[in-house]
Amino acid sequence: MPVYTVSNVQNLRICVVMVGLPARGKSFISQKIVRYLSWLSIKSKSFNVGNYRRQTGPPQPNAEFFDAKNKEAYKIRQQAVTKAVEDMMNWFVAEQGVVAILDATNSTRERRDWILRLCRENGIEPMFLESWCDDQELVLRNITDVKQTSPDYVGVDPEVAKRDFLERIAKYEEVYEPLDDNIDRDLTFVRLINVAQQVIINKIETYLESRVVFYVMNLHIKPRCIWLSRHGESVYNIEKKIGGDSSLSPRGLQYAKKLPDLVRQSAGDADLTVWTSTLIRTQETAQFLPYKQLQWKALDELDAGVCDGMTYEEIEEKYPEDFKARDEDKYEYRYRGGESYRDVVIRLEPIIMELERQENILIITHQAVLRCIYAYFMNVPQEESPWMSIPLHTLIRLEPRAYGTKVTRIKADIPAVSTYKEKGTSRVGEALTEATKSRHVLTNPSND
Ligand SMILES: Nc1ncnc2c1ncn2[C@@H]1O[C@H](COP(=O)(O)OP(=O)(O)OP(=O)(O)O)[C@@H](O)[C@H]1O
Repeated sequence: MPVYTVSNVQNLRICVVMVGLPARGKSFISQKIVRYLSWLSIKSKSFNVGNYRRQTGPPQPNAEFFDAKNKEAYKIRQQAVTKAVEDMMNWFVAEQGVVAILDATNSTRERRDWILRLCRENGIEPMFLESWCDDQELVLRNITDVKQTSPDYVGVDPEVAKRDFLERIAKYEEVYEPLDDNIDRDLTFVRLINVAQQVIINKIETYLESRVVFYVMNLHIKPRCIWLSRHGESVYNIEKKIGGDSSLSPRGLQYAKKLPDLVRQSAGDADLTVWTSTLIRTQETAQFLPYKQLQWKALDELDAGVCDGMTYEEIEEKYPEDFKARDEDKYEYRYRGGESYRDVVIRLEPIIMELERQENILIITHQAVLRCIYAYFMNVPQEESPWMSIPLHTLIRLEPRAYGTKVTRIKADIPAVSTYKEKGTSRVGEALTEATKSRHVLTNPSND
């Protein structure tokens, strides 16, 4: 049985139908929604019609291909969307999907009516999400950012690609019918105008739809970075105890003193805001940073309940069944009187929402919390995220990009104990076996 963190009592299935001219951020928004909902354990998937079209159509079509009067090409494009919709409908059934995103221009009312009909026939709630943008500079930036390097233009001179893409947009403009407050008043829709300068919402009826709306309203596309760090080594870390509210060890304090330099090296003169938990070790780590600081209860470490203050060896001895159960399903296991990783994700949701709204933030928090935040940005699956190794005395820089996040790790070069516990043992330490190495080391294809 799938478990939902957001109420899905009515067994809702939603199809978010993207609407918008090319280079309006539809794929960007689709991928972000999928990442956000998946992080919340809501089964979601995006179906990009462009990818389907590339499978059957010409590999590098020019703008003429997107002319609505081009009958031959129209047939290929229609086949692509039909196949995407067919796969989407099958996915709802086979995978018990909850939110599918049909990522295409869906630029005419005729096309949207067709999707609407199919959704209704299949008991799926359609929700239209239009990204409308008349900021030509932004559109040009988007083209440079992602379109010139799209598979449609491999090996094509960037200037030629840009001109062709502008022509492609013009072809779509000839037939484009934006959502209309009056004509479409019976539909469930959201219109994002010039990113989220203005947001129009219409007939949002379910809780899940309203969550999606709230999320997309908070997105921005200004360049920014997020820095993550665990607190410096603490007294409890040295004693191999979990939880508690201990102070930093002498080496942890050394890290705190070095942190302002590390941050400056990475952030330059950018004005950051530092977020810490309410626990002593994160505040001591942040004490020398010359930036505004905010404490969040939500950033406190995973609550180990009755095991708080114990070593893993003690837990294994005193609560052997719990110890085993946690190893078997670390994401779902909830400490007696404490929390599971799933619980932490739920309480971190406002943090993620605020992170989406903000620009440059440095978060100093704890191992489990950091794993959950990292998992959101890096799309790490739930079965892997609790096993990621996030060493002490390391600053992580995340740079959100159009379709992913770039990670850079900056080591402070100050020794610290390892608090990593491998599956099946109560010992802590980074003695990784080959079998588990790839699973839990913080990795990412775009790592520096
Ligand atoms: N709401 C928005 N309005 C305009 N641009 C946006 C918006 N959201 C994201 N972007 C920008 O759009 C770019 C990504 O474009 P994307 O590929 O998602 O466009 P698209 O609408 O899916 O285009 P296409 O129809 O060609 O597939 C990124 O550079 C991103 O910063």
